[in-house]
Amino acid sequence: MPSTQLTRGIAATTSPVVGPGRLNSLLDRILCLLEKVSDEAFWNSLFGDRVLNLLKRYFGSDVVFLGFIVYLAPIMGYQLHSLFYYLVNYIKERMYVSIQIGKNETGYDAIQQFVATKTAHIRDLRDVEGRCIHDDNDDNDMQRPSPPPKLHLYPLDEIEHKITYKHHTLWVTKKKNGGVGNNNENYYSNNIKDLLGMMNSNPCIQITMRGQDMGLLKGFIQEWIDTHFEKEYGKLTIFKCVPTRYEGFEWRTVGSKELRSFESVILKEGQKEHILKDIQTFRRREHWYSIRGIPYRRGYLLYGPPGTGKTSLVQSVASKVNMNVAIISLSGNMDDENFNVLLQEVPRNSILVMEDIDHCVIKDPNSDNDTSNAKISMSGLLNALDGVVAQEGSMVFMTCNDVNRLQPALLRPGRIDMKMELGYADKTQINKMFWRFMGEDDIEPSNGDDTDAEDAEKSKSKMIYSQELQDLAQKFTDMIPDLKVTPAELQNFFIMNMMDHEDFDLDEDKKKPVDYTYLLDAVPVFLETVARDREQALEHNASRNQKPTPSANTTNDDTKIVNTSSNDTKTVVEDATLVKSDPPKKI
Ligand SMILES: Nc1ncnc2c1ncn2[C@@H]1O[C@H](COP(=O)(O)OP(=O)(O)OP(=O)(O)O)[C@@H](O)[C@H]1O
Repeated sequence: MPSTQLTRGIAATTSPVVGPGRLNSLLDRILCLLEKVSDEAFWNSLFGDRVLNLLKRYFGSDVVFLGFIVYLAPIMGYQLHSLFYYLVNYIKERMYVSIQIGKNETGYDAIQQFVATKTAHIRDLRDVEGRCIHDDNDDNDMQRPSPPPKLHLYPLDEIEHKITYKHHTLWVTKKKNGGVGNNNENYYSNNIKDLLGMMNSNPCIQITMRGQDMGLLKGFIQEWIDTHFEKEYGKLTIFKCVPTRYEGFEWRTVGSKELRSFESVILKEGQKEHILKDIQTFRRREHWYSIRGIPYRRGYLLYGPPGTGKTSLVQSVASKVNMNVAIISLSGNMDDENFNVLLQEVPRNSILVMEDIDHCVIKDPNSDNDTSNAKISMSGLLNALDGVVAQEGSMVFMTCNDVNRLQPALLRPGRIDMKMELGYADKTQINKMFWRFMGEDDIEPSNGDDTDAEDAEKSKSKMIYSQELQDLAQKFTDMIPDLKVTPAELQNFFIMNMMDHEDFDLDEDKKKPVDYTYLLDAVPVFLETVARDREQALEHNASRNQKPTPSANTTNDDTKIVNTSSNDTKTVVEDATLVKSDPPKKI
């Protein structure tokens, strides 16, 4: 009790911090100061006689005084403004910790996705970016209807989002131009540069937390990244370039797939091994390239009819070497500058894929008849690819159906270092495709080591079963003509027929070998369908080639005649264009 009284007593004596007496003395001091300042003797002592006379002469004139206001006031205003921001930042730096993660960092997406999960719960949120995302991966092999996409909310650029994580308040801002690398620039010059398009875009995401514990904030962010990668571990992330809300494009994760096993892609003898060896050698040889001054990048071209496994091969290679896939499309509004920027920002550890480049339309600067609306030029494309701006260590895969439609300049070594044709299935591929669908699990060849009687029996039945199936495989391979159908068509054949006989196949409990001879019965119909599809494709190509086009009428030195591999008709292609402006649709 006495101590309480004592505390109160002290408080009573010290509490009138701004009492009437103090206020009077403060007022008194201010008045004294004003009197002093208005006295000429004060300025005389400060500047001396000569300076004071000069100042009097100049500021005695209203015009000079006005000039002073007009010229010096904005400068002083700006300085005061800068000082204000400097002080605010100074205080902020001492009260907050902040981490910026550049867009090129592998963890960027992880952080963004974590913030997106929190964004939905922010109550006073007014303006966000909505993205429709398919939660289920679109699996090529399972042609099921995919569920509708879900709307996810992502933070907008330059808008601060307040989220709570483990009882800490964090402020997250996606910045179009991060502070990293721009430290010497001030706010105004950055804005002017931005306006003039001179700004090096340096997008990043900034996370700020109250306090001084940088380790804690780092730990939080690491947790988000870990959670994301745990989920994604063992998956293949697919990035695609998509238009942004502002003009331009950006890389965005469009999903992740189960790794595609290398074995699941069936090519001609030695093809897969050849390409894999090349990639592995390239990845080991960074130093080798560096000491020889060769740009450390490698380009591959996969060409062949649709459905021969070009995309599948890229995915399986990426899975094999633990890389992701970044797919860029040259169509639409993509112009030289966007393409250039995107190539510099290819997500780390990703194989860059330019799909169906023979279907891309390229601007022809020399042609007045260019009605294609294409925005990307051949020179822009080549320059961007030339490794000057492309990421070091990058691997570029281009795929196309008809290699003859590509400009030779695109194919020169350094841009394309390895070309590989993936054609119609040969007999070995047909046989392997059969086993891909029929040979799983049950038909592992028995090694005959089973000691247990039951196992021995099982093994025996498996061998018979396997032998029957081997005969079937052989008959099937004999019935399908060499180099006439694509692996995709074969895949479709198995999927469709096996689905038709689903109940039949699920007859496992009856322990009797499933009779797959229905497959052989279906082959003639299958071959007829394929033949009809080819005829339609030929008709389609023929009718397209008959259409008079502006380029078809011009036969100057710059035009060349190429042979389309899909049929034997001759097509005229202008040299200045990568492809004809009326690309064929896939068959
Ligand atoms: N060589 C192959 N081995 C195994 N599966 C294949 C092969 N070729 C195609 N497929 C299957 O066919 C489907 C289409 O294949 P993919 O997309 O890789 O063909 P593509 O050659 O890239 O076609 P496009 O030229 O139309 O892009 C996939 O589901 C894939 O599993």
